[in-house]
Amino acid sequence: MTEAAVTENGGAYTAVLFSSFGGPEKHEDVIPFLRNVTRGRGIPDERLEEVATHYRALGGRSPINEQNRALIARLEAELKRRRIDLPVYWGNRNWEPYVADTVRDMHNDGHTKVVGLVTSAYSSYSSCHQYHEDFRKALDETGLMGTLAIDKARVYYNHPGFLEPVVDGVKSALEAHRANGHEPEAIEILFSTHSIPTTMADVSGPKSSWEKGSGGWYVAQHEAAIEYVMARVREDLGAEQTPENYQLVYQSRSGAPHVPWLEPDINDVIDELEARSAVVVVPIGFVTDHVEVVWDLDTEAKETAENKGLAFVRVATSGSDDRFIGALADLVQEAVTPGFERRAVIDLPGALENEKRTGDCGLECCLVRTPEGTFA
Ligand SMILES: CC1=C(CCC(=O)O)c2cc3nc(cc4[nH]c(cc5[nH]c(cc1n2)c(C)c5CCC(=O)O)c(CCC(=O)O)c4C)C(CCC(=O)O)=C3C
Ligand SMILES: [Fe+2]
Repeated sequence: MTEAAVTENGGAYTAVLFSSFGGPEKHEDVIPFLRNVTRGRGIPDERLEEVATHYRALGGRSPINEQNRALIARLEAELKRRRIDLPVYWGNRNWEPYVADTVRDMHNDGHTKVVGLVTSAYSSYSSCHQYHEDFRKALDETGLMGTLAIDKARVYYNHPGFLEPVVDGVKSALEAHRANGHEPEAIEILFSTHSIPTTMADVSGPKSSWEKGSGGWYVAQHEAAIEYVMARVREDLGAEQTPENYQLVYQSRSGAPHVPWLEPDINDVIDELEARSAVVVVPIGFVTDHVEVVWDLDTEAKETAENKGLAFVRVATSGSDDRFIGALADLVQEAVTPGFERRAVIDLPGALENEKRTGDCGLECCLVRTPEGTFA
């Protein structure tokens, strides 16, 4: 049976739109894909060439699409198990199936109101607002604005189904290092996320919180997530077995060199580590093991660590864990099941109130890109 709520604008949710970044599937797709990603973004050609080599090394194929297909199949099964009978459609920003084509399919199948789920857990233009824009553009392009409503679910960096698998991953990594004789004080835990321009970070989250140089909600959410994970690790392993050395680092910077992006870069941090014998790398900014993880971390950062003689363990992304699928199903239920609890284990001071009220950082969040490709 479909469990559907009547919402303010009258309709019931009858489907889910699962939306992601998209990635190439074969060599010929690589350059067209990169052109899609960087259209109007001021990314230098040399950077594109460099990124193309990462995809080439993987056979011209990003693992992201098959990972998303697997997530969708597991989500559909979990929704069925919960007796939420909503089909899950899939539409990407940068590669087939494109959001606009999927929107047309959903309309042809008779849907008028759907829940939007995205594969980014945090607030920023790239990870949140741009998905709102993708949906809006797709509706404009198909002439379905006003006919089909897509309500994007909230950010979920604070959902236990996203964070608890990270806790377990960090614990297993520490145990692996310990088994090889690395003492806690010789281990550095590096929580890694995607760098973004500092101007983009400063305006992440609702307008009321924007402040130059603050890093915005994007940085604050990561810092809070990391504190939660470390507190949970300490709770489970005890203070003695828990390294005191951990930090937020950034990866995958692009853009022109003179444009400031969030720092420090993970490779610079590894290069400068002293009195450590091992690192644990935690891809806390990502949901699945796509190219930013298997190349930028498992290949590049790993090599940086090995050159320094440091043992390297990379923690799994949460997408492989059933609790993460539970979190996605919870987000669907937050929309379709009246009174469904919004689970969150982090209270971000001054911010969560708004987030709780709107269920998101909101349509006005995480603005805005100027034509020059920088962020105002
Ligand atoms: C915050 C964030 C996430 C995390 C949240 C989320 O997951 O959404 C993310 C994820 C991803 N980024 C990805 C790939 C790329 N990102 C690029 C470029 C950029 N990313 C940015 C930000 C983010 N990116 C930004 C500000 C740019 C500059 C240009 C622009 O403003 O758009 C470029 C262009 C070349 C380059 O310079 O790297 C590529 C190829 C893939 C796919 C991997 C695969 O194929 O398996 C994924 C999941
Ligand atoms: Fe990216």
